[in-house]
Amino acid sequence: MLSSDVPESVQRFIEYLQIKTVQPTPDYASCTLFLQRQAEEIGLEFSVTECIAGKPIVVLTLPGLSPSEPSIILNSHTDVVPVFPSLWTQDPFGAARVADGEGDYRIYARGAQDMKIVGMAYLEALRAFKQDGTRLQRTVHAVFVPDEEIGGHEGMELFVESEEFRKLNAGFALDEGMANPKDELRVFYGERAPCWIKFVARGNAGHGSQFIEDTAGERLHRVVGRMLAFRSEQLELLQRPLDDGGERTLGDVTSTNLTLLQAGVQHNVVPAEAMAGFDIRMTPAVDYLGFRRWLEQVAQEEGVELEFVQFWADNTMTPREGTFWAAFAGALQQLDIKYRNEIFPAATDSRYLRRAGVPALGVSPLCGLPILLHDHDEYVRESDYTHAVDFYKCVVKALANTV
Ligand SMILES: CSCC[C@H](NC(C)=O)C(=O)O
Ligand SMILES: [Zn+2]
Ligand SMILES: [Zn+2]
Repeated sequence: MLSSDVPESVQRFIEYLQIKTVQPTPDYASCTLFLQRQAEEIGLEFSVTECIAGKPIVVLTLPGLSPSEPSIILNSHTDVVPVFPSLWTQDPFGAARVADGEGDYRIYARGAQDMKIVGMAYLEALRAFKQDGTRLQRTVHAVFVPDEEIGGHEGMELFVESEEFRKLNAGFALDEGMANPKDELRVFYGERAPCWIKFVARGNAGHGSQFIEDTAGERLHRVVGRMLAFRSEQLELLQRPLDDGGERTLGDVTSTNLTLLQAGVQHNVVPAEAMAGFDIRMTPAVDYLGFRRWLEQVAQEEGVELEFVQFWADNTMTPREGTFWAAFAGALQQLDIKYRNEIFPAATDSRYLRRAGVPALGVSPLCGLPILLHDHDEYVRESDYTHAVDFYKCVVKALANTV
């Protein structure tokens, strides 16, 4: 039990952080019960959809005065990534509130940044609207989805295809972004597309003491060399300024990493097969299908097989114009927040929303804070949480009143 000097909103955040929704065995049942209690306390409509049994999509709804207008979706994922407990100085699921010596507190927990702070700040903003009698024009749905951390295939990917999602009549969505150590909000209007591939080379086998010709290792080596040359080109591009003189960010280039290597059984046996896997993230400016054809050509020229483990072919971006964008940008101006528009370097559930025709912005209102998502000792400051609630009060009000 927390002492009464901890603000009630912070107590609720801590309670959410303590629920072990950690992959690969997230406790979604406890999480759903917690969210149901929040809905009852706040006075929000509550529903649960399971596209796959045991994978709940929880929706808490604040009906608007113009319910036929497309709604605002406040999306967050409930799952968090695993921890290496020995590398934490705090219990990753204790959500310890530790004075930082500067009049603030740090709240340590897995999911503090990614992205339970966002989910709870949405609810606190809706709670404030209910408490002070603020009525919004558009209906607002706070949507809590499972399994984002493992690709969202049994969560948002199926949900956007469901009748329950269609009934939400979504017009615009907010989703996760990333902290910025600088004092500038990162607004993600698109994201890079994952392209996960495996090259499998086959060649002559034999005794390790001989000059065996045309081996799997040699073929794979040539392919890896070409992929790493492409990697170097893109890394060099990252360091060149944009046409308007601005700095390029990771989202503006295509990154390539050699992430899997497999071959061999013992030292003196030349293996007949060797595999190299790459995690490639394609920037939306790239012609994805053209890039795919280039990969196929490399494989063919080097005489290896190519397998696409994952290839995201949609590069829909959220327009930075129109009423929703104007309302969002206006709210940031009102809050006196400096921001920069970026392409998210990795993949979030926003890609499913955008592909389904719902413009989404990825924003985690965490400025002046180290990026600790997926890292040890993940924390946020208590003031980040308070600011996040104020942020969503202003932004959600602006978005939901654009009619
Ligand atoms: C492609 S499914 C995996 C999703 C994961 N998302 C994040 C945010 O780390 C990633 O980009 O690797
Ligand atoms: Zn996340
Ligand atoms: Zn994550």
